[in-house]
Amino acid sequence: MADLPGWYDNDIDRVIVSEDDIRAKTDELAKQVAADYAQADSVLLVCVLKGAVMFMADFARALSRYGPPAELEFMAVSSYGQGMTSSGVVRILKDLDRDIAGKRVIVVEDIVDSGLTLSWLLKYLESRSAASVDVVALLRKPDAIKVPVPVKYVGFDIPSEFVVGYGLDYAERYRDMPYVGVLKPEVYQR
Ligand SMILES: O=P(O)(O)OC[C@H]1O[C@H](OP(=O)(O)OP(=O)(O)O)[C@H](O)[C@@H]1O
Ligand code: HPA
Ligand SMILES: [Mg+2]
Repeated sequence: MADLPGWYDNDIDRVIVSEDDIRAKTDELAKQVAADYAQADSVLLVCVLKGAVMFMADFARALSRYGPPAELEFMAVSSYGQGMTSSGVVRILKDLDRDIAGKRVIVVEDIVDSGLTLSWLLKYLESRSAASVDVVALLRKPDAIKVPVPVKYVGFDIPSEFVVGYGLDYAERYRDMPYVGVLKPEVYQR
């Protein structure tokens, strides 16, 4: 890990997605979204806190290079708590601040793992009468999916291992790491 100096590097078994990969992919995703939404006056980006905080900030800035203008909203939901598997129960910790009826919504997610969070969220947003809802997710674990969810824009398909960094946590730690990596087993066996 010598090429990645950082506080957490000794806890990381291997890098899954580097900072450079994230930057390049975010730009590519923003270009795709801009092309598909060329006719839209604006879009409403809905960040799924806390995990998507880093991706939202970088994706929104990338999108502003290509258009359309984006408004930013934040929801906080949680199903993992302190653990490494989904409880299956999605809890709203913070709801949207305003009405999304008639808006073209793009959900910004860090990861689609079992799909339970997103499946629940898409139903919720549709019940709030958005004009359209698409999803952009930086990461997806194709082998872990339990409920099928339509994810139009995906950054990286990754193996079914627990990853941290760039917003993703283990027991609230590692969100501040700039890249995505697999934790060493001894960290969660401690
Ligand atoms: O596809 P799934 O199996 O539902 O997993 C994906 C969700 O799980 C994580 O959130 P978490 O519940 O850990 O909350 P957090 O973002 O605050 O860490 C992650 O940020 C996604 O929102
Ligand atoms: O692999 C993961 N890491 C951290 N949080 C998560 N939430 C779903 N999957 C993951
Ligand atoms: Mg989490």
